[in-house]
Amino acid sequence: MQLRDIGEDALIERLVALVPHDPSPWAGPGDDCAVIDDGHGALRLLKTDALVENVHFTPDAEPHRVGWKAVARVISDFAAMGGKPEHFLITLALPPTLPVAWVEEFYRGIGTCLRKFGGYLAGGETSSVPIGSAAVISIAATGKVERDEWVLRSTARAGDAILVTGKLGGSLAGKHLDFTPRAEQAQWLVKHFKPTAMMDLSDGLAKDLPRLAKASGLGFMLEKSAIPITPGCSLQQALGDGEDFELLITTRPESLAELMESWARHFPELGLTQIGTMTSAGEGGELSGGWDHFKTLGN
Ligand SMILES: Nc1ncnc2c1ncn2[C@@H]1O[C@H](COP(=O)(O)OP(=O)(O)OP(=O)(O)O)[C@@H](O)[C@H]1O
Ligand SMILES: Cc1ncc(C[n+]2csc(CCOP(=O)(O)O)c2C)c(N)n1
Ligand SMILES: [Mg+2]
Repeated sequence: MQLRDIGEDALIERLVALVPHDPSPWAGPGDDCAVIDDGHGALRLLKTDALVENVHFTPDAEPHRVGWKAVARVISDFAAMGGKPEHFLITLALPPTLPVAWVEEFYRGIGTCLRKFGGYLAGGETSSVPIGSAAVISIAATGKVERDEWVLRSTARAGDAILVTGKLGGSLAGKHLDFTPRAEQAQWLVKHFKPTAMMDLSDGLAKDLPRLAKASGLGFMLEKSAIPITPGCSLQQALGDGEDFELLITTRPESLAELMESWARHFPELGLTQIGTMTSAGEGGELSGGWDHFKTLGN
């Protein structure tokens, strides 16, 4: 049996069963970040994320944008938990032939993103891959979330409205390199209309909505005609392209009208759209597709 026979999620399920985890369920694998309660002040968030040449960016991508993307992906995950970034560790495994200027420009991109969204470089590790091999970049970071503001993906409730920010699809045309993580919007949400569940959309709605539903022990009814689609893209692309880095949110229906009205006043330039409703497990529809590292790209 090969990795491509079972795919990414099934592999992770098998792997996490092999090692001990913290008895606190949200401190273990499963959500956008692990949430650690060290007993005082805000809760700590942990995240690690990889960028691989020819998987997440092509060799001709501008290094400044690749650096932005590397950090913005992690900030998007902190935002999805209701949190903010703190300290970053950056691991590089690079071929000896890579121009120094590429790596410096990559770090300038990291700096631009950290200056905009907060967070500090705390260290890293530098290693190599053989000449001709793809560059691998790994970013680990800590963040924090206030005790009354954290949001999991596993706490949606049947009857909740399903909402999405922005428009979906077509990320490969450029957005995947310079997207804006929805940090400001997530902070506003957790302070004013705390979602029942939230995650960021990295692998496509078709992959990530079923993940949120499964984590919450629920089903979902998706209204495909309501999905906000990037101009020029198809519904298929909106569902499956991935790397939208928008927020997928569930909220109680009672507060929906007030939320929508208030959102439109605070974020007139960014859409917030209801795309469906959470249902009980076994009810609702199904979705397949989206990104799987071992199944997409004809691997
Ligand atoms: N190799 C691994 N070992 C242990 N846990 C893992 C491993 N890979 C992923 N996980 C955990 O599985 C869950 C899903 O991982 P994934 O990388 O898909 O996170 P995500 O937030 O859904 O996606 P993204 O990081 O692209 O936003 C996370 O909680 C993550 O910590
Ligand atoms: C060269 C190139 N080919 C394909 C893509 C698209 N892509 C790569 S990874 C991914 C899902 C999220 O990854 P992860 O699960 O690691 O967060 C997507 C949609 C790209 N950006 N660059
Ligand atoms: Mg995520």
